Amino acid sequence: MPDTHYSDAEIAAALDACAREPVHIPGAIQPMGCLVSLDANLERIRQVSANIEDYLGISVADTLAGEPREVLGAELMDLLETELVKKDNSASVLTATAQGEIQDKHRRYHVVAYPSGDAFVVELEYQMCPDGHRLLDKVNDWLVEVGQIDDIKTLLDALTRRVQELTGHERVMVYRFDEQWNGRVIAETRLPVAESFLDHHFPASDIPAQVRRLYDMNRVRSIPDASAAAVPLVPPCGPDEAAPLDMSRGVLRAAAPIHQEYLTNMGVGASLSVAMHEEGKLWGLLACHGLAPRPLEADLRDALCALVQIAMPRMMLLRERADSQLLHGVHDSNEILSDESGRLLGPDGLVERHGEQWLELLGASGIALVTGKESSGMGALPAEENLVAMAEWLSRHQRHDTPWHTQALASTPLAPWQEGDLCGLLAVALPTESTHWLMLFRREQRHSRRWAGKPEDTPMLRDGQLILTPRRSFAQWQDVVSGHSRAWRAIECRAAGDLAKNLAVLTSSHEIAQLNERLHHANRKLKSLAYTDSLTGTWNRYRMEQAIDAELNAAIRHDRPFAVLLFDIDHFKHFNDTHGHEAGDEVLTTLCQVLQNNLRPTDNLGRWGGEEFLVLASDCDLIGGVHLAERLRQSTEELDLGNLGGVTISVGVAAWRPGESRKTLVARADRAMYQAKEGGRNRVEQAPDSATQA
Ligand SMILES: Nc1nc2c(ncn2[C@@H]2O[C@H](COP(=O)(O)OP(=O)(O)OP(=O)(O)O)[C@@H](O)[C@H]2O)c(=O)[nH]1
Repeated sequence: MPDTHYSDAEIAAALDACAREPVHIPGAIQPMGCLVSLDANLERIRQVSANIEDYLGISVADTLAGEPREVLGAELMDLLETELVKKDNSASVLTATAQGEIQDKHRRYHVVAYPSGDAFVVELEYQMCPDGHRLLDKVNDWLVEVGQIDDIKTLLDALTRRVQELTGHERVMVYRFDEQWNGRVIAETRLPVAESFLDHHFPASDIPAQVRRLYDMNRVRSIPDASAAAVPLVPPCGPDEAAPLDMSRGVLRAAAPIHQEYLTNMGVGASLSVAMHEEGKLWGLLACHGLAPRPLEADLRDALCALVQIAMPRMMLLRERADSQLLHGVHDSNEILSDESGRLLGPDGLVERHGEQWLELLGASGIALVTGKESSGMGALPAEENLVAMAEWLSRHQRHDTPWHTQALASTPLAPWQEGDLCGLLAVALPTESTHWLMLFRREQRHSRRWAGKPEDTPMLRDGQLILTPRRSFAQWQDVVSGHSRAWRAIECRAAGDLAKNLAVLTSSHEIAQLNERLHHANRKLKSLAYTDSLTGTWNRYRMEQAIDAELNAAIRHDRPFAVLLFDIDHFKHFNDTHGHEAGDEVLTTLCQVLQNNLRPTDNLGRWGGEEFLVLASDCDLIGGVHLAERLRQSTEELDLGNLGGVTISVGVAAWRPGESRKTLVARADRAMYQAKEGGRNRVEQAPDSATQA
């Protein structure tokens, strides 16, 4: 092997050449049977395989010159006529048995016949003492077993075990394709002599596109002897140099030399693969390896196809079951969430309470709910500013009605904000708000991949051209796949979409509740601003007037007394002048606190204006009012203001008289207070008790 490093372009060209290898028209068959091709009317033999004499006892030349009915027998020709020619179905493949006609009348052949272009192809293999009953029993047993299996892994393990028992191949595997058509062995039964390939990965180039297409047409591919020389067709291109014979649908098609090399290098002497389709798409292969060549009777090959056919619908059913369990999980979680709607949890609270469950359901490493410039999250996540930047990009560039997902963030426009090994992202916009996103992250799939062979060993030169050849070394080789997380399945995208819808409702309710709360708070503040004196915190004059009016109405209704006390700090101008206005403010505040404590809860203190205050005393007559005023006066006098000394107040008291208005009542109190000032200050005066005196 040349120790050369090839450029990407060279390798791409080689891969392309490999992918274009015309595997369906090899112009040769495997020696396990013989082939006869006939013209469109089944009247003439056009081509035969060079080994025809070994099987039919008639030379190539005689076969080509012979009558089809003589060579293949009338019974088979009638069958071909009715089943292939008359039905005119170019996609049909006929499987039948035929009695030997020429060499050995007792010989039975397994026949596969199919139209190919303007020819009909008949492939004959010896039928090797088939034990039909035994095979039917095995298939029936499998049918019963499959019905009892409840998980996919057990099903696939059981399939490989059954097949191994049936065919005796040393290694039987289920080989699963990923989105890029790389393969991985996910189930295996083997004999101890065979090395395990379980969990080995095979690059997509091992089974190129045209080979995969063949599996869509023909589910089974058998190479019972990987080292056997191919048997050419004679003449190579038919009598009139027509296009080479397309053998896609047959079983004898010779293996491409490149494939033979591949098998030999893998230590495989016999290979048998059966395609596994899911909803019409190639899902994987059941692959059997024999370490030595292993003849395989055709009936056994068909039985194997039956086992796979039985397993696949069960697998799909189990998959659907698992999917619906996931949806149920999300549905249950949504039910719990709707119970939360009464609690009005915000994004933080929701993620904190339920994040762990969502991570588990959706197989994610981290979950974030990005709401504009903020995010709430749990698990492994990029920094908040990166989450926000990703959400902004998504909001601007992505549709909001379908989930956006990637396995490899580094290869997307979101790469600048990717962090660490978080390379898988599934993002769903919340339907209520285009800047709100539910984001689920997955870590890199860091389990080391075991490739069956070193990729660098693959390319080599042939005739000066770079070609892809099979692995030379199949020693286990570790390759850490970088930058990819596990893929997001469609069902997971759907489940995340369901979750996002529910979260949208909850976060909106929360936002509305928050707005209401703020509005309520603002209203309260406005109200208190409208009613309170900003310096002392007592009610302002407007609020006091309202309170007096209310009290006045109650007094009329219930015929009960009330009084107002109007007081004013003595010589406050002098105090301000001496100690400064700020000290004056402090005194006003302190005094209000002290006096407030001297009042009953039903009494109210408010600032009437300047350094004038008013106390509204409920259910209180003149005598009670005077007592209260005296108490307030005394408390003021006793108030120790430290360096500032002390202050006194003069109080005027007036008790409401039936029929009296608020204005008159306060005016009387004001006059009483004036009298207190006149009378020497630091004293209480009561208003004269009659309107005339007022
Ligand atoms: N620091 C402070 N002073 C105030 C406030 N409101 C009114 N004053 C002052 O209170 C003083 C009231 O002065 P005057 O009406 O002359 O009465 P006085 O000096 O208290 O004298 P008498 O009431 O006659 O005892 C003025 O100097 C006002 O500036 C206030 O909110 N803070």
